[in-house]
Amino acid sequence: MNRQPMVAGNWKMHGSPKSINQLMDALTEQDLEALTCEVLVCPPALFIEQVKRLTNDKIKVGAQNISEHHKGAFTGEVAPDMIKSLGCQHAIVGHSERRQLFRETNEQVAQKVKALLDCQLTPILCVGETLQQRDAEQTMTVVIAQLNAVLEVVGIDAFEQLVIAYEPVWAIGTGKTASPEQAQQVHAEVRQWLSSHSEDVASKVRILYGGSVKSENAAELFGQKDIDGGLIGGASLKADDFYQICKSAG
Ligand SMILES: O=C(CO)COP(=O)(O)O
Repeated sequence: MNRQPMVAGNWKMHGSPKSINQLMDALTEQDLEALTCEVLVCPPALFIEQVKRLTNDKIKVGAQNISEHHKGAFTGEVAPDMIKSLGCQHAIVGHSERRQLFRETNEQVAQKVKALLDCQLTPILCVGETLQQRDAEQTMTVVIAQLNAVLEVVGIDAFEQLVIAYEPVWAIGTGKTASPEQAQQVHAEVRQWLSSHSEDVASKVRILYGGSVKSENAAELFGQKDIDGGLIGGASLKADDFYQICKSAG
């Protein structure tokens, strides 16, 4: 099964109208036709519309988070249909920063996945362990619990609509990338888990790696059998770096 690689930029809480204009100008100036991977950028929700206006067909725009609710008295939240109405097809859910800083539980993340699927949107489901959990050899226990919570709510067939992003918490924003072998091992085990439920789904789902991906290490990571691209934080804010990373993915 040939899976089209994907590179997604998670801009996190960065950017201003001016800096976003500059970043999008610099990105759209690159030779995007030379890229064969799917390219996505996820700005802060407030700037989605601006980025949509500045982008072209080659760079899709997604959200960093959405509510598990479709509407109602949820001050400060953004519903899946709202991002869809701006032309987005993707949203990141379960990022470790949401899980750790905003105490999102596996169950809540699963409801967010469901809310996106209800609206025919593609969730980019983040999973990953902390350093403490890795040191205690709990990596797969943690990752599989995160996946199982989603499985219970949406069922295995729905995983075909998902992108999974493995982001070891200890590698996020730290400059400490997982080695290609470390990342590949977890990716292979995630695919094995999918396979134990459906081989067909396992062969189709893209599993991205995230955590200190840079232009210098992207090619080696993306060269691994079960790594289908990346979810990029810091380096996605620099047009040249992000473009080079996209090139490494094909
Ligand atoms: O959290 C990340 C992407 O979602 C990774 O961030 P960095 O690439 O800055 O480590």
